[in-house]
Amino acid sequence: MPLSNSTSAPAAEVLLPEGLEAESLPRHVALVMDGNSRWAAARGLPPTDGHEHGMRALMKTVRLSRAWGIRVLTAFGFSLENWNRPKAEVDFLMALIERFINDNLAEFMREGTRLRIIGDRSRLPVSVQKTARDAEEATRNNSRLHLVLAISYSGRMDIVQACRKLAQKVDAKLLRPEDIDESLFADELQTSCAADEASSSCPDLLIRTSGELRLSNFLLWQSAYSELFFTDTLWPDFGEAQYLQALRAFQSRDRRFGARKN
Ligand SMILES: CC(C)=CCC/C(C)=C/CC/C(C)=C/COP(=O)(O)OP(=O)(O)O
Repeated sequence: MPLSNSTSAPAAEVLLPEGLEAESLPRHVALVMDGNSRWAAARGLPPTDGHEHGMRALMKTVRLSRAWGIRVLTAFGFSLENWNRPKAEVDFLMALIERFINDNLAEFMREGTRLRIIGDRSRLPVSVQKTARDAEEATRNNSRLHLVLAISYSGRMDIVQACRKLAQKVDAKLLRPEDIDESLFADELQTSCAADEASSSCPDLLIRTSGELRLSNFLLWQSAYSELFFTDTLWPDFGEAQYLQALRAFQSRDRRFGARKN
């Protein structure tokens, strides 16, 4: 099927399940998709089977996000620390990421999904780098859902590379140190790729599956005021019911951003 470069899907009708209200939905959702290996082990399967089912759960979540009018979905697909896993598992995950992009590109085009990859892409296999680059280029005019895959990503590294870029600008006399503020800093973070007038690079809601209660070096700067939702569900079992539970929990939160309400 030819993939045109101009398929910004028309504003699609959003049909929300009962209990969700469009005005108070998060615009940006972040996912720590944890528990693939435990899901597989519980079934006597190798970790790779867990990742395979994890990929299906991710695509389900992409479709639900699109259907419910979420503007940005940032998913932690592979951390910088994950390079320390056995080579066979790393190779499998790289091939899986490439397959995820290739197999879903036609749908991304048809349904208005823009794809961006953040993280240290210099470490990715050349074929994954090319697949990612081509998909980013093909989907650049899509605007219904912004899907950001964090691959070879580290929140601390993101902060360090932003500092380096600002230091270079100061060195080149393009900036004065006193010009640096939170907004300029955020512009240099890799997540700024998904920020526009409709959404921010900071997730409103961050979901972590599998019962672990930590951020694991994900969006450290960006999650300063994210609402956190933890569930014991292992990622491959994460589906509509669990996503709805997280969104309903989000809608019941009182977000004050440190201020006092009158
Ligand atoms: C981007 C993309 C296409 C991803 C699809 C597959 C996917 C969901 C990958 C996440 C990778 C990962 C290390 C998950 C954590 O499970 P774990 O192995 O650490 O599980 P455990 O906590 O049970 O050990």
